[in-house]
Amino acid sequence: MIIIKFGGHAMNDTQGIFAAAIKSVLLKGEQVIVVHGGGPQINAELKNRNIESIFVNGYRFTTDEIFEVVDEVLSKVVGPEVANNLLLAGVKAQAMSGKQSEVIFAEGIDGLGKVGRVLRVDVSKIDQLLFQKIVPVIAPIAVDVAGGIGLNINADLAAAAISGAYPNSTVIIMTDVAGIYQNWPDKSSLIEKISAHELAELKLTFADGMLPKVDATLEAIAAGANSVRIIDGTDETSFAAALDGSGGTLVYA
Ligand SMILES: Nc1ncnc2c1ncn2[C@@H]1O[C@H](COP(=O)(O)OP(=O)(O)O)[C@@H](O)[C@H]1O
Ligand SMILES: CC(=O)N[C@@H](CCC(=O)OP(=O)(O)O)C(=O)O
Repeated sequence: MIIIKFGGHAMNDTQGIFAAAIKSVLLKGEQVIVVHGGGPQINAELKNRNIESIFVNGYRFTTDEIFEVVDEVLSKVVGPEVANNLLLAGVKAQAMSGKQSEVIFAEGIDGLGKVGRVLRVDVSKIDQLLFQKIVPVIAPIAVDVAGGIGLNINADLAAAAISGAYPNSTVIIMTDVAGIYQNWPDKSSLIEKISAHELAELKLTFADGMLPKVDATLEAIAAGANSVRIIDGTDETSFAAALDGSGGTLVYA
């Protein structure tokens, strides 16, 4: 099982390059699940509506008003767009919200508004699609186990939680840099290969958007993933390479 966190360039795959790469791994008999982000698209829509939004340790502080925008942009715009790009390349795909489809269940994190920590994942709807050879394209929105309008989940962590349901999976996380740098922003310090144990020891040195990515990577491996590869999603060649098992930063169990 390959779990792909979509981001960066792949989000508007107008050339169909990412979709073609996914098609080729499906033809080899692999199963693929896509979990997508959409931070930049959410930012643009919040700006349109003159709503301020801040990040705390890499997580968007999510008011009820912001949650409505996050939910709408991810479930109604980004997910269907990603699924449509796959369909255009001949890959059967279906967008689903972790909340509407009751796949992701979470509890609120104190101090972050409507941001959730995943408690459990129900993969029955995902498995129904996989059985029909349809690639699930999942928006990182969760059912709030305490009731309420739902919870906003960082997409890297949503991908990690879903990987926990598929032992020995490979996780590919796309971002907008070549991988994890030991001394960001020193471009000569890219980490090519690191064990989860060594990464955990470095964890306190990471900041911004890399913090949730490192957390997600460690959670995915703790949950049973074989490896997590963090790659530059703005570069289609790194995606094809990652599906072939090379490039970016490889974190292994
Ligand atoms: N050690 C690091 N290695 C790589 N990127 C880092 C590091 N520390 C901070 N960053 C920042 O994290 C960003 C990636 O996180 P984020 O913007 O949330 O990505 P995405 O939108 O792909 O989820 C990079 O563009 C970089 O600015
Ligand atoms: C809690 C939290 O921060 N949620 C993210 C969800 C989308 C996401 O993770 O998108 P990227 O992967 O493109 O950053 C947000 O609101 O931006």
